[in-house]
Amino acid sequence: MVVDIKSVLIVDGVGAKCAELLNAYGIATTTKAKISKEELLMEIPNHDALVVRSATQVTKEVLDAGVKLKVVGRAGAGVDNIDVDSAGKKGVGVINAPGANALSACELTCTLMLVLARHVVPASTALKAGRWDRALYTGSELAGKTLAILGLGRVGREVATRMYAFGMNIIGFDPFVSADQCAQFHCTKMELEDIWPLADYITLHTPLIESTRNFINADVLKQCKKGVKIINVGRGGLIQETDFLQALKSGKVGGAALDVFEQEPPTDPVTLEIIQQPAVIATPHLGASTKEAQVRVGQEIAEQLVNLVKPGTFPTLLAEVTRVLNK
Ligand SMILES: O=C(O)[C@H](O)COP(=O)(O)O
Repeated sequence: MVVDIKSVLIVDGVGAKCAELLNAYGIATTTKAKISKEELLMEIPNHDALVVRSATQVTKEVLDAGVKLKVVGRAGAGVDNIDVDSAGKKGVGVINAPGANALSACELTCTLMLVLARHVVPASTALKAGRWDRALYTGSELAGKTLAILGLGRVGREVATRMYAFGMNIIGFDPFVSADQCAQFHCTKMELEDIWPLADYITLHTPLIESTRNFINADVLKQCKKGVKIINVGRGGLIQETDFLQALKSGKVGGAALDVFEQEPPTDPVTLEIIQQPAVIATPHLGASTKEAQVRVGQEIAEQLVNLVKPGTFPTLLAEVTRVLNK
């Protein structure tokens, strides 16, 4: 099937590689690093395709305004900012680049775990403020601790391999991954109820769908070890924030590193209070924000769009992505 794509709107700071590649194949592009909802509604009728990261909400209203729109490309993995159902009903295709930023998301997850274990952020902040306090920032080793990985897709597996090298016991859950597959990346598959009491660290890598919304809630937290540490580089909605704030205040959760939030940028008072907790490290959705990942996601989405216009132009796309990730 050939799709007629003459003009692509690229937003959210997608890397220049995307436009360069499309232009090289005769497809015109308009790039707007930041776009308001109003501007998007004005601009979208002029384009056959839209390329976004996670910031732009591709709602039914946007899809309805896109009278020529044929494809929405997500230069990244999660498509929860796109109304996929409405797109389907309108015959607008949704494509993404799920593997292209996995390594970067994995590396940020591992970084946050280490930084959390050794109180790097508060210790550095204190020293910059003139306080030399070694005893206050005594950390704990990761070796010998149990890491629970929830969601064993591309990112979760990469995290397992790396944290195993740090000497952690890796346990995990994913309904779509077998125990034998888990063993290949040093992970023992367990049922969720068996995971909660064992985990010293929990890291979240499931997509945000109805069944995973509020995955970490009061009932789950009750079953966890006191002082459990939680890392979320997945999606904000995976954590029930009111329950989580309570658990942070009571010490049930001993530390958290959060890169994603229910609403971004966060304005909800509960989210803002979570961010301000002393035991919390927070970053502004930086999982995929590396030079390398942004080149890859932009390129992969552009290649997929070119393939829709000229089928077979990039026949080795998946092989290429796999090669890059395994390098
Ligand atoms: O879903 C993703 O791919 C990541 O959360 C990255 O999102 P971003 O492209 O907005 O950085």
